[in-house]
Amino acid sequence: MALDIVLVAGILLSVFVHLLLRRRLQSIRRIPLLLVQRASQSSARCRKSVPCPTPSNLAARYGTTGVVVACSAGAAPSFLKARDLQFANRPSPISGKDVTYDGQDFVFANYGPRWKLLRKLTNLHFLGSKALTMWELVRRDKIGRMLRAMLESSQNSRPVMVSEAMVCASANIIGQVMLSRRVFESQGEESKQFKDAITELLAWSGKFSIGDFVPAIAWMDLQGLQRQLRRVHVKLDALITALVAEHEATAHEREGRPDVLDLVMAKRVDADGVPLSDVNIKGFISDMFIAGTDTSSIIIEWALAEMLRNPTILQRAQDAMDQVIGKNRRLAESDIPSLPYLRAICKEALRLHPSTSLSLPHYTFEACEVDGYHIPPNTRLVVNVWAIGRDPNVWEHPLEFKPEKFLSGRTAKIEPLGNDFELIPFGAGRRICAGMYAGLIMLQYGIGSLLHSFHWKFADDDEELDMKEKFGAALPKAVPLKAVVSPRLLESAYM
Ligand code: HEM
Repeated sequence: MALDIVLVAGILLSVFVHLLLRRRLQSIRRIPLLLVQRASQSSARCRKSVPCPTPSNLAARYGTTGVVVACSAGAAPSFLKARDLQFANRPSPISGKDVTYDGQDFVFANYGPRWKLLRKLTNLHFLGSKALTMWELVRRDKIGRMLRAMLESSQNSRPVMVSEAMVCASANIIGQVMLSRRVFESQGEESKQFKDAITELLAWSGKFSIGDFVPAIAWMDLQGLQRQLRRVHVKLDALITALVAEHEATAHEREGRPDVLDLVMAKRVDADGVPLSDVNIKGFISDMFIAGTDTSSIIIEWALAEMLRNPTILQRAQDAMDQVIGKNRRLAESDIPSLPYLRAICKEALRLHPSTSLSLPHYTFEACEVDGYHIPPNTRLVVNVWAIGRDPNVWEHPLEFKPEKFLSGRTAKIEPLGNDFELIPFGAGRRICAGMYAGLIMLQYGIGSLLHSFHWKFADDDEELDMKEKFGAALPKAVPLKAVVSPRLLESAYM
């Protein structure tokens, strides 16, 4: 009997906390700047109140964790520029303890020698603008394979799933450059497991976690989230372990033409003389696949859905590409500087549908003052890039997809590269997305290739109106875009 009462009380408590915190987290989107004190200091008040259209939200507290949210182009630089170093850490990933290898990976590393080394090596050999030019042929090959698979679908009257096709192409690009191998074969059990594990992990890690906001009860894992993430992590880790072992065994085949993992392994000692451990290396590989696949594909899917609903935009983009490229060959990356409308489409998609809508959390261990406001120690910073991109004080018709705003007028010169705080889909400051240039190329080259190569229409007529987002760490379309394509180029252009 006593046990039953405890069980029922536990379940009620979990439902209550879950509903309360989830509502609060979703309300983050509506608040320009919110300061919250830690529970242990609940008697203290914010030293200064903050202008806010929904004042009732000011009193919010996210469990026992101090959280500050920047939701405007004015507030973001106060943290990411003026206090960038202070907030350059990450909070402990409690729900994601396993998938981040207990914070031993790159993305969740605190600001320190290990993070600096990984950032430097990644920039030098993989994701920096100079390194990216070396891998152009890999991108051309993998996008070419994707287009040929879509051509085959069109010949067999099968619809294409845009996001799935792009995830596959991006993961194969990353696999080839980092590990000298594709990861998603069209057949093969190991590759299928890899793909399924990444897809499942992204789905679970997007869910709201009570334990992250009330660490004292994290061990109870009330939602079963840690258990689910651990289950997926075990699968993914086994596959990464196998990939690393295979990579070691085939080292002799790559003599004189090292891949990214070879280059990282050759320089794996940080400024304190501490070598990257095998766990750090596995975390690094896992991060690249997780951070580098779904992020671009989600935005490409949204951009296509927006254009399918606005055929004049689609037509204008295709006409511009026909003029520059013609129909005898497919898009090359070197065409992109001559295609301002395509670049404007990509910026508009990044503004309206940033895949990492609340960025990644930052963290300060020490107290500080920001614009005269007191920030207590151990506070988490959330930057709402989604709300910033839709701010009516900056953007005209903020909810409409209108690439023209990036061609002329007041907002034409805004770039998404971390300097213009009205548009920061990649974040800003020291922890800005390490794959920003790669992400941009994947968007421009991916969207451009799809638009230029095919005529597009929705597979289901009902889909036209369905533009709902699926709330989580990433914001994909709730109903994945399924489209029917038909070729626009000469057949030889797809070979
Ligand atoms: C359009 C595509 C992408 C978008 C919108 C995006 C967005 C972001 C955002 C918002 C952050 C957090 C920044 C912050 O903490 O302030 C981030 C971090 C990161 N991204 Fe991306 N990303 C994209 C593509 C990529 C790609 C292709 C890769 C790698 C292959 C990548 C690797 C990373 C890494 C490693 C970090 C962590 C950086 C650090 O903590 O120092 N991203 N990304």
